[in-house]
Amino acid sequence: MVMTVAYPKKAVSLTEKVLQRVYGNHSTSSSSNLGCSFDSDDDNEEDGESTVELMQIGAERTKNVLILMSDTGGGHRASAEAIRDAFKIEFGDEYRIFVKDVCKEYAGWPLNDMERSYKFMVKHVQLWKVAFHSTSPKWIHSCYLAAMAAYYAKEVEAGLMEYKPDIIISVHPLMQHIPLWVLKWQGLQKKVIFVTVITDLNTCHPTWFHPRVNRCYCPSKGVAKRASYFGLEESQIRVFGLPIRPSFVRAVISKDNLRLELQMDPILPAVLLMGGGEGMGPVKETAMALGESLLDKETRKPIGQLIIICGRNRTLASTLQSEEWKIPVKVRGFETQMEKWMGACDCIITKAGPGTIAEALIRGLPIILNDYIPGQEKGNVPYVVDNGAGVFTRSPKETARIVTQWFSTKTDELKRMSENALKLAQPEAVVDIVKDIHGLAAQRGPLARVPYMLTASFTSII
Ligand SMILES: CCCCCCCC/C=C\CCCCCCCC(=O)OC[C@H](CO)OC(=O)CCCCCCCCCCCCCCC
Ligand SMILES: O=c1ccn([C@@H]2O[C@H](COP(=O)(O)OP(=O)(O)O[C@H]3O[C@H](CO)[C@H](O)[C@H](O)[C@H]3O)[C@@H](O)[C@H]2O)c(=O)[nH]1
Repeated sequence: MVMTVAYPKKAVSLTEKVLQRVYGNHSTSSSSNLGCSFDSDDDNEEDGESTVELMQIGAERTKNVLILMSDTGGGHRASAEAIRDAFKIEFGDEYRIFVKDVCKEYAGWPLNDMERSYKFMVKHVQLWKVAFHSTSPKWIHSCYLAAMAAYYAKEVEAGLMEYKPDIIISVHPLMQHIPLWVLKWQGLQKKVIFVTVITDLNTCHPTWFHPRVNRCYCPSKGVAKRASYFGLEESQIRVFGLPIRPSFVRAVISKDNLRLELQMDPILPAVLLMGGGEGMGPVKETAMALGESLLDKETRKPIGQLIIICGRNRTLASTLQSEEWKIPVKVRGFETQMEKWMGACDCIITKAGPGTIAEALIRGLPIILNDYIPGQEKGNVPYVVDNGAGVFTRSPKETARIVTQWFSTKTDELKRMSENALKLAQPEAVVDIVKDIHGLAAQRGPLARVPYMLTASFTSII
């Protein structure tokens, strides 16, 4: 059996120091990490720590926070990094954050290959539709996930153990069940705080909702309603908004300066065209249509400029780069400073990705949604359109016509939609979420090093 020793905050007796030595480093092993390190894979954190450790005894130790995500699209990583950055800004060295895809790193097929499977399925969109909807009934997804757990729970357990988390935050729909089973299996449900941060705005999959979480952060009232419907108590649900990188909120630079920095035309109105982290949707067709419509037919002068962000879609980027444009166009690959590009533009065209939508709302950009992934993104369309922050059309020609009008005869409509976008924006969501998690951690009192150990078979929990 592994024992843990909880140390008081201030003075610590010699006896306690001895106890600590005898029972290992469960309560202070992160004490060697005075600084807040991110994504650290440092295997030697327990080495050579004695001096620092003695200095640190008595101080409340750094808490480990493990954020579970997967790169199925770009949205989950963006939210995970937003939470990580907000922890750093709000609480400095109090928390040490790990953003990890434990399934990819520790489990086997198909859990370690979800990125590729997701890309394949959303390319063959009917396949994704079937997969999404047919796995919605609880008995079906529970069976699937239990089967996965039967194969891989030990590996996932090892993955979780490596980071010795005091707090686990899941930002992915498939990362509730197996980690929570592992915690149950380890008898750690009461010791480790487990929260879910939902990163879909409306029609999210039922696997997001697990009744045994300490908190379920919902980005909208609609999602909170679903959470109640799927059995979560009021006390578990909080509605703060979708977590967006703090850089979107802090130090807002003026549009003029951004355009100068990004080498854009300083005067012409600008439209940003993108398709999520993977550059999905009718980006090319829309770009071609805009290339024509943003050129004044009489004067042959441009009435707008176009920024195209292709994300990780390299083929798309190189195809568009080789085009000859009659208006100012910038074609970019994966950008790390989306807040700047959005801040420099006047409206956005995108598929209905929740991260992109929430970011655009914060920047007050009217949105043209030109596509959505069935299932989780379907509900994002009414979320934007019904709130007057944008329009939906799948037609590239219609999209180009709307933008051209916004930049010429319908500037008042553009302005009104921009105001509605700002009303819908929730820039403080990520700060509210980390503060609430901090509150949960404080309720637990000083957290003792959680006694992780490899346990018996999975069959004991199902
Ligand atoms: C009887 C019915 C048979 C139907 C056959 C269905 C085939 C199942 C295959 C894949 C499962 C798809 C999971 C859909 C739910 C995802 C929720 C969501 O919002 O995702 C958005 C996110 C994107 O942000 O998408 C994903 O997470 C992609 C998941 C890809 C899954 C790849 C295959 C891994 C197999 C894991 C088995 C676990 C099964 C779980 C069942 C729910
Ligand atoms: O060059 C780029 C392109 C995109 N992004 C960022 O990538 C994120 C994209 O996220 P979205 O939610 O808009 O869309 P994804 O398709 O990439 O996200 C995936 O995860 C989402 C959950 O967060 C949804 O489930 C969505 O359906 C799924 O495809 C945004 O933060 C966007 O700013 C970049 O940082 N650089």
